[in-house]
This record gives sequence, structure tokens and C-alpha cells, in this order.
Amino acid sequence: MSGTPMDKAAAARIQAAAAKNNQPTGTDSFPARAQAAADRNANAVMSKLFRIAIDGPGASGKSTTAKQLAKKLGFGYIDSGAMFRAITLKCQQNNIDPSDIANKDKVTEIANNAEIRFPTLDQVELDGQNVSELIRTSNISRNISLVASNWAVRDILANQQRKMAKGEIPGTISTGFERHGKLVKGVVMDGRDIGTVILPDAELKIFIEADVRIRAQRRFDELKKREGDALTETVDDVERDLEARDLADYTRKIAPLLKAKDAITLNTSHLSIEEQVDAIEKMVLERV
Ligand SMILES: Nc1ncnc2c1ncn2[C@@H]1O[C@H](COP(=O)(O)OP(=O)(O)O)[C@@H](O)[C@H]1O
Ligand SMILES: Nc1ccn([C@@H]2O[C@H](COP(=O)(O)OP(=O)(O)O)[C@@H](O)[C@H]2O)c(=O)n1
Repeated sequence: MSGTPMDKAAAARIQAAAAKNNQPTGTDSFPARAQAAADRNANAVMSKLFRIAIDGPGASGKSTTAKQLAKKLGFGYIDSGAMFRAITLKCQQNNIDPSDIANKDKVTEIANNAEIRFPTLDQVELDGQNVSELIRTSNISRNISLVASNWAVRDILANQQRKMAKGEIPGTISTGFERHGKLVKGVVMDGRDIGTVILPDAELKIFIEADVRIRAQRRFDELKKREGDALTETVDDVERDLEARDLADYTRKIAPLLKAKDAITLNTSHLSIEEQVDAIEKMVLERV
């Protein structure tokens, strides 16, 4: 439950006073009780997070924008695509073909037991291992649609994503920013169904798109930087893969890629990264 404006003001006053006096922390002293009350109120304030849902097709700029935005605003960041990528990787590591219907239960078990964490904005951990690079290969991208269309996997990940957004799963700490004397905390989550299914009541929804050729060139440049001469694909190959994945995402029966009715479209084809981050930051500031 969120606190009333009076709760928040009182919490801020008590907290400021306790901090100013650098009070000792006895268990039943006034300062301890005041601090506990302030913490409870602060938690109540914190529970009303400003949630930004960013959806859109592959390589349109969602995660780059989401991370920089989260950094600027001091918000938590959840890369939902990385979670589907991690499950796809874990299936591969266990030699489980997600396209084989006979493996349905095994894939569900993998998703159920996978511990996915985001220790930093750029890091993805799967069962305690850093898989940030391993999940970004074209091979994972090509096989992910089979995992993303598995309703049991979606259900398990949706549950985790909602918990992460509420801060109930560690790793998405928000320090927030000050606005009109109040601390605004929040979370940015990007994916395909965030504004429609995962956080349908998000405070701000953005649908990011860009011309497919531009997206392909950007993804190709990214892969080239990471894989160097080992990269065997051309820009055309990357474009074909993106189109195939877009089609699978747009036409999937469960939680397809869809612009929420109240989402704002941002076409990044001719924007710089800085411009797209600034555009969304402006929308946040207009709303808090
Ligand atoms: N406006 C932009 N101009 C140039 N490159 C961009 C822009 N936005 C994103 N990129 C780059 O394009 C690639 C794909 O962006 P990314 O954020 O990973 O997309 P998504 O999360 O939608 O798949 C990344 O290498 C990123 O650095
Ligand atoms: N919320 C989400 C996020 C990703 N996905 C799936 O995971 C794939 C990879 O997502 P991603 O965000 O890492 O992909 P890119 O946009 O970075 O290429 C998508 O193509 C979807 O099939 C999904 O189904 N739902």
C-alpha cells in the first residue's frame, strides 16, 4: 500500500531528523522507534514505484535505452529478454531440444529451477554463473522463439518478472531521484509483453521501433564487435533472422509482441542513443 502525502512528509521529517542527530540505535529508544516508523513509511512510499515498460521488436534499442535510463534515474532494470535467453541456453547446456513436444516437462523444469539474477545493469547470472555474453549469440536468438512460445515457461518467468518489479527478488535495487522534495523510485523493464501482460498498469509505456535494415545493421555491428573475425554472418543474414523472430513474436498466440493501447511509440531509426534516452526521461519527469 502506498503512503498518503502526510505519511510521506512525516516519514521524510522523521528520517531527516534522525539522520541529522545521528541518533544511537537502541531497540526501544525514541530514535529507534522513530527510525522504525520512518522505515515503515519509507517502505510504503517505496512500494509505489514508477514503472516504465518498454516493448518493441528485436534490436530496436530497448535494452540500451532502458539501461541508460535506469542509470540516469537511479531505477532498477529488468531485461526480460535475457531471462528467455537464459532458459534457451540452459536447455542447450542440458541437450534438451525445446521444439520436441516430448521435452515439454523438462523445459518447464529447467525454467522452474533456473535462478536468473541481474547483479549489475550489464550482467546476467544464471545459477550463479555470468552468462551475459553466452546468451547473446545468434544461435540463442535463432532458437529462442520455441522457448518464448512455451506457455509454462512464460508463466514461470512472468511470475518472476512481476516479483522482480516489486523488489521481491533481489538485484533490482532502485536508489531513485529527488523531485519536488520527494524521492522517486522505480524500475525499467523491457521485452515484448511488458506493457500488455506483465505490467499492464505501468506508469509509463513505450513502444520502441526502428526500420528493420537499421536494426539489422546495428545488431550486426554489435555482433562484429563481440565476435570479430569469427563472425560468419552478413548484415543480410542478421536481417533475415530478425524478421523471422519478429514474425514469431508478433504472431505468437500467448503474449505476442503488441503495442499497448496507452503506449507511446518512439521510432529510433534516426535518433542517437542519447536522444532516445532523453526523450523518455522527459516523459518520466512530466509524469512524476
Ligand atoms: N539510436 C541508436 N543509434 C545507433 N545504435 C543504436 C541506437 N540504439 C541502439 N543502438 C545499438 O543497436 C544495438 C541494438 O540495441 P539493443 O538496445 O540491444 O536493442 P533491443 O534491446 O531492442 O534488442 C545495440 O548494439 C545498440 O548499441
Ligand atoms: N518479454 C519478452 C522478452 C523476450 N521475449 C522473447 O525473447 C526473445 C529475445 O528477446 P531480447 O529482448 O533479448 O531480444 P533482442 O530484442 O535484444 O534481440 C524475443 O525475440 C522473444 O521471442 C519474449 O517472448 N517476451
